[in-house]
Amino acid sequence: MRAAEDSGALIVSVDLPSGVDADTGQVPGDAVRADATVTFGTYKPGLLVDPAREYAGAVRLVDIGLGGELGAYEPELEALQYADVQRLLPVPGAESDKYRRGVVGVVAGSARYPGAAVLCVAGALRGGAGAVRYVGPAADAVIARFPEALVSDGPPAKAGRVQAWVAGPGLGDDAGRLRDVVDADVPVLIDADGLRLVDRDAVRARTAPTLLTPHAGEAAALLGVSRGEVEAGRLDAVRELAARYGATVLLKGSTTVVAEARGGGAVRVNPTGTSWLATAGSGDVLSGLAGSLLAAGLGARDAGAVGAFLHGLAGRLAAEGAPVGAQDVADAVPLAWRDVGA
Ligand SMILES: NC(=O)C1=CN([C@@H]2O[C@H](COP(=O)(O)OP(=O)(O)OC[C@H]3O[C@@H](n4cnc5c(N)ncnc54)[C@H](OP(=O)(O)O)[C@@H]3O)[C@@H](O)[C@H]2O)[C@@H](O)CC1
Ligand SMILES: Nc1ncnc2c1ncn2[C@@H]1O[C@H](COP(=O)(O)OP(=O)(O)O)[C@@H](O)[C@H]1O
Repeated sequence: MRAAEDSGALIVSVDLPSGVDADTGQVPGDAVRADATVTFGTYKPGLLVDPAREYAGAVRLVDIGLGGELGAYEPELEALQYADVQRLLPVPGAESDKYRRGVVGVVAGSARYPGAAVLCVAGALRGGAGAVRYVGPAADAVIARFPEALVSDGPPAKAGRVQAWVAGPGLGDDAGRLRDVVDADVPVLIDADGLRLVDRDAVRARTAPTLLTPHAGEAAALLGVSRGEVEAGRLDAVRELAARYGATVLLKGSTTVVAEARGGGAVRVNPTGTSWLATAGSGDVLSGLAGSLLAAGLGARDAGAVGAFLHGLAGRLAAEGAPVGAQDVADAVPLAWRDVGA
């Protein structure tokens, strides 16, 4: 392996780079860093999930006629394509009104982090819900940027009806508001500080869908392992969290993966991300966006996967190879939506 790398020659891997784990995306020891990989029949998890994905370089799939055979197996991993996402986008019908489109509630922000509330609402306004209710102490900041948001600063239960809640970005230690949301009988997305505050048994006891959206550091804290362990084994980590919390889990990062509640079924891997998304607040935009898709009627796994797909695409369209901020990503979500819907 070292001789090949030291030679400076172009390296093309056949099927998978030597040393990466085909089934998990893990890289247990030395592995070849290829410039390109030609793979056969179907993509393997090791070609789609970091850290292994990075070793494959540009990947080309060659059809070797396995179509019929592959259909007999349940995949362990799925990557939504444009046509899949297009089918799932919630488009208002001729007879829709703002309530029929779904209302999303956002419980986010604090005196310390008012910006997280603004960014979460920015995402929520672009996710297909007909209205966004913001509840919390950053109402002035939210309304200054988005007069279309419906704001209040009392308990979430008194804010008016919603079809889904998003709770956590920049929330600080406001456990009371979080508890109200977890107790509500509608789909709930929990992110950031909400993940630190939430009670696992309360999540497990919920009957409406729950979507947890940790980054690797938050997932590590929930699992009681190191951040490095989560990043080295994303598929194991996301399945384990989904099983422990009885919730759908979207694990963010260089590869974003979504596991179904209780860890069953195929894990969705997002194909659209870009490392330009590694900027403060872009996760807050994602949680608003995915929560809005929940309110518009998507199931938790679809809301997570479609949200990540649009968010990744928005990041690419906003960045075009240059640094961008989280607001730019939110502003580009309609471009991503049009790109998928076209
Ligand atoms: N605009 C807004 O209002 C925004 C508000 N936001 C809100 O902020 C809150 C906290 O969320 P978060 O994800 O940033 O923190 P968290 O999971 O605790 O991880 C902290 C880890 O990072 C590390 N670390 C820190 N600095 C570092 C450095 N320079 N270089 C390297 N490492 C560094 C630090 O390491 P340590 O200092 O402990 O060694 C620790 O491990 C949350 O409410 C979120 O919603 C964000 O969404 C952003 C936009
Ligand atoms: N290297 C990367 N490649 C692709 N996407 C990334 C990368 N790093 C971060 N992201 C994405 O950027 C967002 C960051 O969210 P998060 O970690 O919650 O930050 P914040 O709390 O500042 O909003 C997530 O959607 C994550 O998937």
